[in-house]
Amino acid sequence: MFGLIEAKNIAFGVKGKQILHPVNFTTDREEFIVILGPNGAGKSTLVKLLSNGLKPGSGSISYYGKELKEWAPGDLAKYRAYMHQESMIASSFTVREVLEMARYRYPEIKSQFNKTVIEKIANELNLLALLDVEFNFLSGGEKQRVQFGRVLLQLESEGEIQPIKYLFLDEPLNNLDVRYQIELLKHARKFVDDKHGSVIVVMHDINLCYQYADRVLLMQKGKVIRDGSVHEVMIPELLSQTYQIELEQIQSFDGEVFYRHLSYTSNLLDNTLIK
Ligand SMILES: Nc1ncnc2c1ncn2[C@@H]1O[C@H](COP(=O)(O)OP(=O)(O)OP(=O)(O)O)[C@@H](O)[C@H]1O
Repeated sequence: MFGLIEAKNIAFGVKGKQILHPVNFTTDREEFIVILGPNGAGKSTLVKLLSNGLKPGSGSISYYGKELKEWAPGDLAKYRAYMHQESMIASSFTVREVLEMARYRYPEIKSQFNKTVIEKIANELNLLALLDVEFNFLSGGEKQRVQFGRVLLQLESEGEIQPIKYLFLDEPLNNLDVRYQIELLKHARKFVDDKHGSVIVVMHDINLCYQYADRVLLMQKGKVIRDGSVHEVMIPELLSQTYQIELEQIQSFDGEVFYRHLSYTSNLLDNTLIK
């Protein structure tokens, strides 16, 4: 069976600097995938390449067996949405207009279905009171919630049978307070559990990653150094080496697992675990 997203040997460089070394990536089911790794590891670059925000220097990417370059942008927009780190909108649109723009690819833009889904998502993300406010006047966290609503809305469509869709989120927890961090992750988890599709998210919080991920891609220096379940990837020694900080995994009496920092280390750990 072919992967629903299949990336073969994708690599990216700028002016002779290799930013992403060749990566193979396949996903063929609904899964919550976290891309984890230190600053500058290449996480955003990988997400941009996989979501068609950036063209690979070499290698190829296909969705549902069809190469990305063969997709019409309007069609692709219905199957994958990308929430990037920067939250700027050039003109003075209201929140409602920003959300309506997410429905641009659906010809029935002013239809009852569009109105219903906008109200539903705005309600679920606690945005109803902000609908008539200008987007650029919102706080950082409010903007993040609107942007999350925008990508969810981009993928909403009518019909009983839906293909697996892809939600790419680059550091969506930035600026969110703890309540909204959890709410966003629960929403994203529900997107996967309700079989709408897969979430591929860049995030830095290793404890939240452990709680929510089905699969983790651990990156370092432009390479994916481990790809597997949380149990296969989130090994304290491997994380400690990757981040150059000593981390230990604690299991509470009721079985809850979390990571904590022991003490700062730079060259204390050997590198034998990194494959
Ligand atoms: N267009 C570009 N030109 C030059 N260097 C770039 C470009 N894009 C990315 N880089 C560099 O490539 C490296 C990887 O960047 P990337 O944004 O993918 O990292 P990241 O893992 O997402 O980092 P962070 O956790 O800090 O957001 C960084 O050193 C960055 O400066």
